[in-house]
Amino acid sequence: MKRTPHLLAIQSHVVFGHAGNSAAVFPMQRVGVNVWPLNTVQFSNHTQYGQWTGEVLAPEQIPALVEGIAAIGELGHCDAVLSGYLGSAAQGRAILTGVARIKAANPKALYLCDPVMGHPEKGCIVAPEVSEFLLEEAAAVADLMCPNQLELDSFSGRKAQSLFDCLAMARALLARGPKAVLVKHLAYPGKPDDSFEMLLVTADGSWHLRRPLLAFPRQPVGVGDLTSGLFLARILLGDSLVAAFEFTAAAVHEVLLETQACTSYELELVRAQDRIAHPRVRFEAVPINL
Ligand SMILES: Nc1ncnc2c1ncn2[C@@H]1O[C@H](COP(=O)(O)OP(=O)(O)O)[C@@H](O)[C@H]1O
Ligand SMILES: Cc1ncc(COP(=O)(O)O)c(C=O)c1O
Ligand SMILES: [Mg+2]
Repeated sequence: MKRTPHLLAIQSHVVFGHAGNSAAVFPMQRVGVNVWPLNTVQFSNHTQYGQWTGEVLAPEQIPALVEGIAAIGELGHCDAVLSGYLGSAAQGRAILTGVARIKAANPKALYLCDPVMGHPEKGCIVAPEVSEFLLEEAAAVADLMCPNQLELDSFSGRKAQSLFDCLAMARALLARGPKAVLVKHLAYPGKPDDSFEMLLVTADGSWHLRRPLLAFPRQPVGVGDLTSGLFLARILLGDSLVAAFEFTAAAVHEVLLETQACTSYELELVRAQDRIAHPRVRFEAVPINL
């Protein structure tokens, strides 16, 4: 029987609704991965509501919790680490310490870094030290990186002017160390208005994917976290990078369709669970070589 992969997911948790681990853990479990959630914050709700209560985990707790798993002899079973929203560069460095410890216990373990930088237009800005940490330190260690356009622009220090520009920026990030860069959400002058576009860049090539852009009264949150979580889960389950990319786009689209049908602001993950495991839609990753 095929072994069930194990994945340590280090990101935020919200009590109500879905963002960070609260958006990614259940879908990763639903597709067949054992998830070890390590919550970097526990907030009442995601920050786009403009108010929340809760606490940030002290950075030293991250390596301490990893050490606790090592002490019971389980760390070598960790197949991958996923990291998302960081409260500070110190928390980021603590995650890299944990990643190094896990790679020592299991050299095959993968590290996916979702370089969450917030949305300035939504009043959520990440400190410049976090952005610098992600580019200068995390990119060198990460096996996979999943920026959105804003994060890719931030890494490049300028706004993308074209699809070719996005590709060049993703390739520049790839050159810093990751084996693959998944751009979860493309935005560039001239992009068609009716499509939501993504990009996958690896050493072997580049692929572009389009799915329909859906209308929401308020954009749902946690879509990026769901995307990076499912991408890593499918890779651990044996998909190629391109297959994992296509699966992720389809499963995320299914969640958004369910969410739209329910006129819900929060992602309808429970209702969409069968559609996550077995997406009915399919979007093709098309090779591009601009
Ligand atoms: N097919 C779609 N139609 C409309 N909006 C979408 C679609 N897919 C994702 N979104 C929205 O687009 C944004 C995606 O943001 P993105 O930059 O990829 O990552 P993040 O979720 O990390 O902010 C989110 O606001 C999400 O709700
Ligand atoms: C607590 C928390 N975690 C994570 C996120 C990131 O969510 P997304 O996947 O939309 O980038 C947010 C966004 O507001 C948040 O408030
Ligand atoms: Mg995000």
